Amino acid sequence: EWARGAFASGKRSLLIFHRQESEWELEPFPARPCPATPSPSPNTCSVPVSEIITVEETEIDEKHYHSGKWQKMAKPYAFTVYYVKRARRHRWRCSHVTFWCTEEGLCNQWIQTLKELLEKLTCRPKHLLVYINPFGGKRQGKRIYEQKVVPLFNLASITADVIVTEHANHAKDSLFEINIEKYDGVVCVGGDGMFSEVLHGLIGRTQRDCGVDQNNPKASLVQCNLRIGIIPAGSTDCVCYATVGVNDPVTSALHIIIGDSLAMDVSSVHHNNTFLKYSVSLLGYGFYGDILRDSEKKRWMGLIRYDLSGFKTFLSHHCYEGTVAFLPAQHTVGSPRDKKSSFHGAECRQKKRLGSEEVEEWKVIQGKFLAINAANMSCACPRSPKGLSPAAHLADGSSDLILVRKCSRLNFLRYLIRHTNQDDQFDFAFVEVYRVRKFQFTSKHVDDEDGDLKDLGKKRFGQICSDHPACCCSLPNSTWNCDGEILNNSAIEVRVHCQLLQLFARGIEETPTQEALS
Ligand SMILES: CCCCCCCCCCCCC/C=C/[C@@H](O)[C@H](COP(=O)(O)O)NC(=O)CCCCCCCCCCCCCCC
Ligand SMILES: Nc1ncnc2c1ncn2[C@@H]1O[C@H](COP(=O)(O)OP(=O)(O)O)[C@@H](O)[C@H]1O
Ligand SMILES: [Ca+2]
Repeated sequence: EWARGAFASGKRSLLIFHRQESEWELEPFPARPCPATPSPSPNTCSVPVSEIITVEETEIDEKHYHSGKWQKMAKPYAFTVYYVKRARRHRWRCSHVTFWCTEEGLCNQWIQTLKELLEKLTCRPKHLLVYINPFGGKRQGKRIYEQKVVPLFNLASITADVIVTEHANHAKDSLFEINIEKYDGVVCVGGDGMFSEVLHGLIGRTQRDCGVDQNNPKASLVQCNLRIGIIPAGSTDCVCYATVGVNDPVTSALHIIIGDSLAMDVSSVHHNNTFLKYSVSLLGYGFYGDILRDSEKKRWMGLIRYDLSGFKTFLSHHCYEGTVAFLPAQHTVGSPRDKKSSFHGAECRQKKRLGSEEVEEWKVIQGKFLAINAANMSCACPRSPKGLSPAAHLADGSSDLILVRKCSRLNFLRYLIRHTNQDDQFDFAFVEVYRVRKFQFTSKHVDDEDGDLKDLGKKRFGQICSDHPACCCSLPNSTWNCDGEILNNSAIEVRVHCQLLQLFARGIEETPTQEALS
């Protein structure tokens, strides 16, 4: 009637025979070999060592000891195993189980062995640099870190140097100065904008240290040594949602502790041989650019600003004239129209190179567009759980370029609604999608060098449009939304850098039901 625990060191997994709720007895170790195939009883649970957070000796308190149950045991010894438990919808939680036995030596032997196994997991971070944006999202960054993340980091014996940012670009600038050698990774607590800052700091620092000129659009960038962990505390949290499957701080903290790595592509954005920004999620012109520009004025409103600006931008229904030139990604497997919106993580799914003679053929498309979106990853977020491009690969060296041509408001609304249901958002005559390695955009109205003139022009157009709220005018220029930051130039040149960055994340796990369904 006692629960039994058995231990498998060969397969690096701990088998826990769970017969009674919180009471456990240990099998002598290593005297008895553990059964190769444990009977799949509903009470059996198996925890891979890689998912054990920590093992601790457990003090048995007097009350417990004297309460009838333990009378028949001599003085009991115990240890507790903290491990990752799967909850609903990709959530991870910290769970624990305590093992009891009467032999002190046996108990210590278990603790020792488990600790040794955990020490072999060299991928786990020990010392982290943490940046908190106290003003991201609902302004809960600090509280989220202190209440949800610190206890777990303490449990896992992870130490951290914490910097609460005092102004925009604080995190980015500090990454250029700080001695980053002593850290195993950088954690950002905030939204996509905060992640973008940390990424710019880290990539920029790496290129500076290696003597690579970021302004050269042809330069091959050097991969970063440090991994980044994201604790979601922003407004959209799309990078977190699209790499972990949910925007949940506890889940993300556990992904960081476990120490898996997830490679991801980064796009560089240039204008006239000048570096502007990097992008990892959405680079959007037209609709998403206009939403962002309008929403920045409403930052005080919090999360709802995107919905209001979205509604307003939807009604204004502006389209923009320009030329998109792109280099199709011939090296990748699959297409943006693939039905299965499965997660494509670390594996770089590339076809064999055809050799250096492979000709690069640019495709050019001219027209009037409501939106031009380049998605480096699915861009799944709570608003759109399958994302802007559900089949986009995270780490294949390509980006999905989505062109939404001028169409009626009703059609555009139908297109938007399909981001929220199971229907194919690319199945419209006015929507095209291409998997690309590089692209360029030039607006019909080239950027005006004279800022004053440009502002004047904008004001004039703005006036006309607010006079005719129902019109579908073609405005001269929109702005690019680069991972939630506004770019000042409309003419840009974009290149995808395959797996430039690594995250602390396992990726989105397929749930058994999904597997059964597919
Ligand atoms: C009718 C409902 C249509 C819903 C369509 C939803 C599609 C949403 C796809 C969102 C992709 C987001 C990609 C990520 C962007 C972020 O990098 C970036 C920065 O995030 P951060 O603030 O956390 O730093 N976030 C953003 O740029 C925000 C994008 C927000 C998009 C909101 C769209 C709302 C659309 C509402 C249309 C309403 C039409 C109503 C007609 C009656
Ligand atoms: N202390 C600070 N004060 C003001 N702005 C900051 C601060 N720290 C970071 N930022 C900036 O805030 C912006 C938005 O941050 P983010 O965490 O993405 O929140 P949200 O998801 O709500 O947009 C980022 O561009 C970042 O550079
Ligand atoms: Ca990609």
